Amino acid sequence: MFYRSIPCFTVIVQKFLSISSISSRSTMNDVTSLLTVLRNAYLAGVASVLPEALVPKLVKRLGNNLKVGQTVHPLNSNCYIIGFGKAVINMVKPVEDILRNADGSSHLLDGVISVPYGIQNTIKDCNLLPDKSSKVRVYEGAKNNMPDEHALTATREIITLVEALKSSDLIIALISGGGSALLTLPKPPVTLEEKQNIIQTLNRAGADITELNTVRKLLSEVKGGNLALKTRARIITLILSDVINSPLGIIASGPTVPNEDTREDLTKIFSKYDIQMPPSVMQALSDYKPSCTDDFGHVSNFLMGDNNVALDAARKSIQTSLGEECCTVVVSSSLRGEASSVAETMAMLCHLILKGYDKCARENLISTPEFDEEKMSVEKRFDFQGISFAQLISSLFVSDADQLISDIGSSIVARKPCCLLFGGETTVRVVGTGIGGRNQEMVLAMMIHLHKVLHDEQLSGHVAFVSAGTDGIDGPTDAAGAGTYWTPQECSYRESLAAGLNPEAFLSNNDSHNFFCRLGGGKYLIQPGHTSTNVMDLQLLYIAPPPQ
Ligand SMILES: Nc1ncnc2c1ncn2[C@@H]1O[C@H](COP(=O)(O)OP(=O)(O)OP(=O)(O)O)[C@@H](O)[C@H]1O
Ligand SMILES: O=C(O)[C@H](O)CO
Repeated sequence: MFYRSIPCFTVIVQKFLSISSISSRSTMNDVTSLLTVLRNAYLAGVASVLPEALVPKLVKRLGNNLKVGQTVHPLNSNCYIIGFGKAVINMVKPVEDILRNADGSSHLLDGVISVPYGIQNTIKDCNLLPDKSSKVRVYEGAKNNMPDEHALTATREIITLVEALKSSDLIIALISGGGSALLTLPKPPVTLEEKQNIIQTLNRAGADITELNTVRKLLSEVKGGNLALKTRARIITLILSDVINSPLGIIASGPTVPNEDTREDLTKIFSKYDIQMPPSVMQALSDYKPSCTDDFGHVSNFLMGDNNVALDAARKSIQTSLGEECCTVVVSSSLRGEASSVAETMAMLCHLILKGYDKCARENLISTPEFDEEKMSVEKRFDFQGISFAQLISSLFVSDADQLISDIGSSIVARKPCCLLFGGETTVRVVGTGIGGRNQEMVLAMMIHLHKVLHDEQLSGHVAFVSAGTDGIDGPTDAAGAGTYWTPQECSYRESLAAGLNPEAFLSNNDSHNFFCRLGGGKYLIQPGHTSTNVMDLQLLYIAPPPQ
């Protein structure tokens, strides 16, 4: 995918947040307001991980020193910036601002960044690009997230820069997802084309990012710590994570992180996916030794932001909109699996919770001093076609299942709404010819499953759901994701049928984007444009009992 010119995120978010703030909590059962609350929470989550917000939090100027985390580095006209990734272009300006002195001079001497093709055009109206007078040279490349000659040129420039530096120099390395394609130098005799083919074949065969980047690291002159070993200068990295649990060695294939992977690790991956190892790969590996045996004392790696930061901001935004009455909890930041199966599990969870509200109302269970006992009995009786509440919760990659079960159980007995927040990255095995992305696919599947599991049950209540990518772009579409809702009276599924759309047919053709473009004139789509950040996806699920 390449970058198209659509208004940038900062402009949209300001406009959107100002027009759609909710004035009264009493309107919360109105599905449009609920979807707005969730959409605003997504935007608040994204705003919290914008590089321009994160850099000044971690990097501070103390007189003639630079404080990064707990480390302090003397400034003496000795600074250089390098960077690679989808979200690094707007890290440059805040770093340059910090390195500038009151008299306009700067400690920054030179810089090179490798960023996606077309990104400068995309964010040109946002005042986030490096200034015209910037010392940082910007190289665009890796169209469609594939390493290419442009990325190779940028990588060579970065190497030339860092190799020439002295131990008293300071490199600030800006790193984010997409860095693997943008910082590329295959280990000879492996060619760029061969490496592209290997990665594409593994990708299509279903290899995950850890497996892909293990292979990338072993076949690279710069990944897996090798870039850091090319310089004597001190290196500070500012890393934005787009990988579940943020393993620093995997994000952008860890060019500054000691690598422990062995030749056997690579061989196992090739045989797992039944891929023949080309002779050039065997030759490239003949003298391989993991970089972890080398000295990385000159490197300090800092994780600047990740999915948890965005989830926390989204949670605060929901709490502000819905108040303490709603049980707003982060369930997981490591959601993964096939998008439509995850949606099915979430729909089952909605069923269980709505059924719980119903039971509590009919059996007149209320919050009392004996509440815990009551709650436990409610929890024990919860199951969906033989799958218990606890099993369902555990299958959603929950961080603290016991606490969550207790929180949701308490809310059910007290007939309070729940808002469950998830983050991570699901997958889609594309078999159809349609257009979509993992978030829109998940929302479409959720709409279908909600209808399936809640239909005919005479359950009452409200469900609203949003799933969207923090980079603003879901698959090869111009939307970040979408929203859907269910009430016994009306739901997006019925709205689709009334509009002559067949949700199941769109889903089986992986055509979620076209579906949401047509439903309600696209009003359920979330389209912030490229956000210039990326900490994977956010899913926000609101479930409420009917008003008493
Ligand atoms: N028609 C489709 N329907 C659903 N999902 C699709 C479709 N086409 C592509 N995808 C999914 O979109 C993914 C690529 O989208 P995207 O560029 O958003 O993800 P990415 O490469 O992981 O980048 P990032 O991590 O920056 O979001 C593919 O891996 C595939 O799973
Ligand atoms: O660049 C990469 O390797 C992926 O985006 C993971 O960080």
